[in-house]
Amino acid sequence: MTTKVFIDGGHGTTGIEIAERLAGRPELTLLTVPQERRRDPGARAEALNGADVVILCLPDDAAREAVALIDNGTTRVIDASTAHRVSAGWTYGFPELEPGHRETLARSRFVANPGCWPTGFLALVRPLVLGGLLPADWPVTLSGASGYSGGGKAMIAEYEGSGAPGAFRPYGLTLAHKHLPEMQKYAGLAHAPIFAPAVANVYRGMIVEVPLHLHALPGAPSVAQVHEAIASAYAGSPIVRVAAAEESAAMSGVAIEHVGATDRLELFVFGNEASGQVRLVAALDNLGKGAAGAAVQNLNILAGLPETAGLRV
Ligand SMILES: NC(=O)C1=CN([C@@H]2O[C@H](COP(=O)(O)OP(=O)(O)OC[C@H]3O[C@@H](n4cnc5c(N)ncnc54)[C@H](OP(=O)(O)O)[C@@H]3O)[C@@H](O)[C@H]2O)C=CC1
Ligand SMILES: CC(=O)N[C@@H](CCC(=O)OP(=O)(O)O)C(=O)O
Repeated sequence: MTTKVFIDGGHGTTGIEIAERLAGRPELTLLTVPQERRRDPGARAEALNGADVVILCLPDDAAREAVALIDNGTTRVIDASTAHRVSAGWTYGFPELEPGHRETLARSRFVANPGCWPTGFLALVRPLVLGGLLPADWPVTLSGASGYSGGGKAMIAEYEGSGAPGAFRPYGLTLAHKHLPEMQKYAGLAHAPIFAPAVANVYRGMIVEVPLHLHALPGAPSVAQVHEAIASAYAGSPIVRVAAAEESAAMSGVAIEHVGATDRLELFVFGNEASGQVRLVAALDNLGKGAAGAAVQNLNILAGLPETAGLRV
């Protein structure tokens, strides 16, 4: 028996990427609605209720509406939007979050796929909080750059239309970005981090950076201790790779294109033991592990299939 999957919002940027990863997989049956009826609640309700697993690739309000259209007690939901990421009754879809989380996910009916920025941030910071190296009440800052596909069809049109709004453009200037609640909650921090994102004039790719003054932390952990905490959290992962200390030491930079159009997440600890400072860096594809790759990974986990099936790793 195959698992029936419906992608609501399947004609959008993330939905198309997910469909590409599901194509040609005999263990799955993809339910579709005709393109001209993609916003028709009747057609959507039929597909939503006919599927074993639905993946919502919609704006937040439409994602809430899709959940309300499900009137059976069995269809499982993976929501790629921001609508349910800190909601009661939903499991955060980052299997690597902490030991045991993957097993919780596998039993869940409602899964909230993480935002692209939180994916890089949490991968770097969560192991340090769990390991006691970073106190929960520490004031944390992150910055980074995203490809413009991160803003969906509207931002793609803006950048590929009559003139891109800039080669490198900091945004989120009210310090109230929609990803802050999930970053704070799942990192286990007492305060929201300061988040300084930017959009770069490239289609896809993402760099997330967390600088830390290790000398000011309780116990003044070394760069090597920080590296060990992060590396051990993802040992053996087919998706998350932590560069060895020697590899990072030999690098002169990390490009936003570092992982290309893949579902990998690569982490780096660049540090200076003498100054007691580190720059933690995550490189990913906003459309890969930042969206579609994570959704397909979660689908595999929910359906009891090999976790990397269909992924670009
Ligand atoms: N792009 C990215 O890197 C990431 C995106 N996400 C999230 O994934 C979700 C989808 O984003 P993205 O693919 O970028 O967005 P797009 O704007 O590219 O696509 C959104 C899709 O939703 C459809 N849609 C909008 N309103 C409705 C509605 N009322 N009923 C049915 N369909 C509707 C659109 O239809 P139409 O074709 O008619 O416009 C479109 O196909 C968003 O919540 C986004 O925040 C999450 C992580 C990363
Ligand atoms: C470049 C850009 O604008 N990126 C989007 C995030 C993309 C993403 O992760 O989407 P959701 O959290 O909405 O699912 C932003 O910062 O709002």
